[in-house]
Amino acid sequence: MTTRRKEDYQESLIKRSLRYLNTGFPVHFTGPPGVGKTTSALQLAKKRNRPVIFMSGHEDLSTNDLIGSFSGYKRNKLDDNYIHTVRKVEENVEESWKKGRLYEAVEQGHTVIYDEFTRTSPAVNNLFLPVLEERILPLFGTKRTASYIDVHPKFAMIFTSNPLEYSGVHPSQDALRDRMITMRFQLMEEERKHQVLASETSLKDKDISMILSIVSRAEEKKNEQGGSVRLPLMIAKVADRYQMKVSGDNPNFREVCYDILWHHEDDMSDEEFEELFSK
Ligand SMILES: Nc1ncnc2c1ncn2[C@@H]1O[C@H](COP(=O)(O)OP(=O)(O)OP(=O)(O)O)[C@@H](O)[C@H]1O
Repeated sequence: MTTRRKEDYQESLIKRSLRYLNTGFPVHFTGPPGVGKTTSALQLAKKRNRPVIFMSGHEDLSTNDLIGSFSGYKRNKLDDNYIHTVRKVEENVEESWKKGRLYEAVEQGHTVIYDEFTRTSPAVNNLFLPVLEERILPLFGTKRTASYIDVHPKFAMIFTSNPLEYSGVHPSQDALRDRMITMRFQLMEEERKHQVLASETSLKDKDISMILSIVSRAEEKKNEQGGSVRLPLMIAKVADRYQMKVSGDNPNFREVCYDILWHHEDDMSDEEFEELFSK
């Protein structure tokens, strides 16, 4: 495949996803870490020209965080002494309610990115079932008079997740998955990584190729699955920012590679690290 066609692939994925969102279906980007799911979700959300809310899934996320919660009392006191012989004091105490992030988004038709949603417990994520299917947000357990609010017609959701084999992930409920259109992201190929590094830095093509080759050799030595653009992008950004010569002869550049690629004793021996720079 040529570089141009791969660029189209990314654009096409966003274009297709935008169609689904605009028709009222949530989309779900899933795939290994560092392949551009969150970045694509943000690009997609911006295309809708609606306010964007970003939420991250985590173990402690609760329905209160999403719907809202009772946050204490609000006291209003009116002391009317307009006619000095007459004094009227009126006092009102009411419960104050803080809207959750999902409540506001649903009410005002925002675009929600729910990043790494499978890190949240399935019991909490069940709240999204009626939001996505019946287009209502139930307000259970909130002491509100209404039992639900309607979902704004412009409300849209983009989910992202890492598949099950990555740690800290709950198996996502089938019922929820059934309501989303899932787009699978593959490991990033070298050509695609090259494009990302070229778009994010002003490094020359040959320098980018060298960085990519160093990182892929390191991944091989560490028996790691390649395909994430994170590490090469870090190296490229530092080299670009400090105008470093991208070469094994440059001690500054080698240090950057060492800091970014060598994590612990078992990663690589000193000799193996040297081999990363061999021609
Ligand atoms: N198309 C792109 N253009 C510019 N930068 C990108 C692009 N895709 C990814 N990146 C950069 O690569 C890094 C990883 O991307 P991102 O966080 O989107 O991956 P991810 O698949 O969501 O990873 P994770 O599952 O670990 O959250 C980020 O620093 C991001 O800015």
